[in-house]
Amino acid sequence: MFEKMIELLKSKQRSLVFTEGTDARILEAAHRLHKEKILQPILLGNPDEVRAAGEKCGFPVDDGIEIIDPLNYSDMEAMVSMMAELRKGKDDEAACRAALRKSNYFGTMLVKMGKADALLGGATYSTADTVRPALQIIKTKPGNKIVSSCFILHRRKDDAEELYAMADCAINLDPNEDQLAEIAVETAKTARVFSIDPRVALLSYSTLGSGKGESVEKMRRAMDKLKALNPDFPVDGELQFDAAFSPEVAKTKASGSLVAGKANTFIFPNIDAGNIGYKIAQRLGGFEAYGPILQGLNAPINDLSRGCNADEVYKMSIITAALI
Ligand SMILES: CC(C)(COP(=O)(O)OP(=O)(O)OC[C@H]1O[C@@H](n2cnc3c(N)ncnc32)[C@H](O)[C@@H]1OP(=O)(O)O)[C@@H](O)C(=O)NCCC(=O)NCCS
Ligand SMILES: CC(=O)OP(=O)(O)O
Repeated sequence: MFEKMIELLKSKQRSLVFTEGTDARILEAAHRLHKEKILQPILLGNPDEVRAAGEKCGFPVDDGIEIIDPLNYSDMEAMVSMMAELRKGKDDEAACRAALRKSNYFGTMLVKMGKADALLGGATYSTADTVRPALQIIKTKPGNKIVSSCFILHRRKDDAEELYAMADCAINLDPNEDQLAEIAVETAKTARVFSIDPRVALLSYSTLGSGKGESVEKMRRAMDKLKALNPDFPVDGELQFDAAFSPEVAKTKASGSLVAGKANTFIFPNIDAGNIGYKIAQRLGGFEAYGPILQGLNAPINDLSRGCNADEVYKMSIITAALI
């Protein structure tokens, strides 16, 4: 799954900023990425502390890996002015200067200034604190109204590979029907990057009218919005997860649906369902979970779960730097 991305990255030698330069999982992933010549890691933090953390966890910071200290950065004045200009009317210069002492804002500005190609954070920062600087500074891509996120779930069973996309499990708390339609379109695009031919289910506790309630209505309205957009992928909803996923259940609950029983791209009604849903697949289902992969953001910046391991950091680094 990662071979093509790795091949591309080896030829590009892109730089990737890690906001948590003293975290053992980050240090292990950075060590591996650098040793395998996949990309150029930039670790943020006090250089002595970053090096000491590297020694302590057994992944010493190699020569050639750049360490940048936000509290001792030669180009800080230019960075402050640029951020103050971008945040005009919202945050003054003093607020920007204070924000840039923190590696989440500092790293985001390194990407904005073109001094780094991409950023990965969230090993210790919460999703909100990782993503907010990007929402404020980087903004949405032209044509997108919101930034959303997607998880790719991957499991090997015997010789077969199972791959699914799930959204939005991390950013938008209670998306409305227009936002759900945008999330579905963006998630179908992300799914294709991972060789998933998207068959999209708009999930609910109801299947095609079997239950009643405001969130059921919302998913039905999202379905209407999506149909009006004439998407280039099959979509159906509202569907319960069993009807969306199981061919047997689909026969009873949604016979005739082009998606029921074979969905591989799942759109949740809200972040509670999405975040809980992907973590159940990960922890009970034995899936590897890559994400949250941000969609609709105007630069390659991604988040990690604080529960991630070093291998997930390594793979999310590859995804982040490859999807430029
Ligand atoms: C993403 C999130 C942090 C934004 O919340 P927030 O910072 O309180 O949001 P605000 O309304 O103050 O907006 C801050 C900025 O982000 C922008 N923004 C907020 N949500 C956005 C979205 N989905 N897409 C694009 N921009 C967005 C706002 O327009 C605003 O920009 P501005 O400062 O230039 O005006 C919030 O939605 C959140 O906490 N999501 C859940 C994160 C989480 O806990 N996930 C579970 C674990 S993965
Ligand atoms: C994506 C996610 O759930 O992040 P965290 O586990 O850090 O809250």
